[in-house]
Amino acid sequence: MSNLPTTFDKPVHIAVIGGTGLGQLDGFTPVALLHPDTPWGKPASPIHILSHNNVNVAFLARHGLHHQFAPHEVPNRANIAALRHIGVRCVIAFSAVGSLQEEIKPMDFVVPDQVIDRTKGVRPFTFFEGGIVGHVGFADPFDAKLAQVVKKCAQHMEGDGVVLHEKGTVICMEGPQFSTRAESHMYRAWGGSVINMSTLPEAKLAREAEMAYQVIAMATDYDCWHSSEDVNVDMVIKCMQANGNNAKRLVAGVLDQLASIEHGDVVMARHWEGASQGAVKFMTKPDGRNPEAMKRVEYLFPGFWES
Ligand SMILES: CSC[C@H]1O[C@H](OP(=O)(O)O)[C@H](O)[C@@H]1O
Ligand SMILES: Nc1ncnc2[nH]cnc12
Repeated sequence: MSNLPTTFDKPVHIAVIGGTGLGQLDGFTPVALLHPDTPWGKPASPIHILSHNNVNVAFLARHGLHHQFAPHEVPNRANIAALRHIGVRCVIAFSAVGSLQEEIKPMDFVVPDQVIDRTKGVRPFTFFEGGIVGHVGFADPFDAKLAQVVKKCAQHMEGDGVVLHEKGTVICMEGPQFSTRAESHMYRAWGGSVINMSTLPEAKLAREAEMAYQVIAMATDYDCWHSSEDVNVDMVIKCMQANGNNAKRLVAGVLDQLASIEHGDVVMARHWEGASQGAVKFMTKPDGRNPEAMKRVEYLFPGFWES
């Protein structure tokens, strides 16, 4: 049981989403533990508010505190909505990935700039439905400005020969089973760099919520295209023990960077402000709008229907 306060009266603008093997973010000062409820249900875990050099950061465990949500069961809408509601505009999302390229070695990190959707449509993937329609741009699924900040922090990572790759394409597959060998080879032919099961719809929802969102992919294995051992969970977990340390070091560096005035607009995702709201407001005519759906949107964007 934690003795932390369950409320926090200041907005928190930066969040870290932790995935497999990164269920908590050690080394930062715990400040509060929030238990939000959203129109899309409860997030996968309580939200830990942590502090680092006077910067507050919200931490959420994507698969739950005990890793109880399979990739297709992660309550992505509740996760993103809960973060948005407490003020988050800037998200660094960690993910354990298989490598599809020889030069991306287990324990290397990648800051991807593209994603290919291989989920199967079984995961809820939009906030805008049920009587409200919106179409947001997703040509560049991650945030180039935030990626720039992350790349500047490569020197914070330690380990012999560990590399932070500056771009790449994530293949987001459905899972929870790993790929077949034929699929793995096909993804390589498509130009995939790394593979995981969780970047979508998380990144799409973050875009709808007008957040700056960047995934940091942490390689744990060579999937099954490579002549080394085929991926299994043991491999991923063992590698994540080493990757966790570098994840924490990278977060500390990124937070220090983001704290500077220079990056204030990135933290507040000023460049995404209004993008979704414009996309939603003019699509569904007032007579077709469902009041329940309108209320849900209001949770993300307070005052949305007033202007
Ligand atoms: C246990 S390996 C497969 C699992 O690991 C990754 O999780 P996350 O992205 O949350 O770090 C991958 O996406 C799968 O969910
Ligand atoms: N090979 C792999 N395929 C899908 N998700 C992964 N997460 C870590 N390794 C993976």
